[in-house]
Amino acid sequence: MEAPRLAARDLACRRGERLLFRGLSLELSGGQALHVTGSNGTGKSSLIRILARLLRPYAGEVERSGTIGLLDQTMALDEHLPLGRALAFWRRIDRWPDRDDATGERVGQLGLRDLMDVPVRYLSTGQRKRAALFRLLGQGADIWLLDEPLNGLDRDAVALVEALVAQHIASGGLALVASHQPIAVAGMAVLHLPDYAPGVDA
Ligand SMILES: Nc1ncnc2c1ncn2[C@@H]1O[C@H](COP(=O)(O)OP(=O)(O)OP(=O)(O)O)[C@@H](O)[C@H]1O
Repeated sequence: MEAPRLAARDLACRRGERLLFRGLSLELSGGQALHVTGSNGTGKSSLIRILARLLRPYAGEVERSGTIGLLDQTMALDEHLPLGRALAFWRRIDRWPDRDDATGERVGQLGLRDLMDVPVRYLSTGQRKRAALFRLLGQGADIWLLDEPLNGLDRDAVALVEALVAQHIASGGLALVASHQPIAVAGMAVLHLPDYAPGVDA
């Protein structure tokens, strides 16, 4: 496998009439993690969408090698299905490797064992987030783009996410985490998005 890499050069992001940021550059390779911080509305989610190539930057470019695993606020799980069946859909799409042991272990690790028969629409915010993490782990992607992964999680689950990110980078993956909450991962760099300054509009 080629070592993953994610680089952005001189990015600018415009939303409506506002230039959220400009001149933003970053470079990450396998084994590295970056915490993107900033107040509400500074463009953390927009940056993640640009890096995932779901949003075109106003200026600048993104280069990457490696597969992307995106975890954001939209949870692509069928609300009407029991969680187990909703996740089985992704198992087929993502072609999760046939590692039943690891899958069973993850179900327990993420506290999902008793929830597999519960319709997705009845799950709490934190339970949904745990389910989304389960899918992320199943994807086996090189590059993790995590948008507010700690929202709705209790203390134990926050510690678990921190451990999962640490494990991911220790095994050669790369992670970029946008979060207004502190996240403790050894060696993680920080990129702070500044507050909106009307004077910088294009
Ligand atoms: N499609 C859109 N059109 C116009 N403006 C948008 C659009 N999407 C987002 N915005 C605006 O862009 C700004 C940045 O949004 P974004 O979600 O990237 O911020 P954020 O830093 O992730 O915020 P939060 O911490 O609240 O999640 C916000 O002011 C938002 O209202």
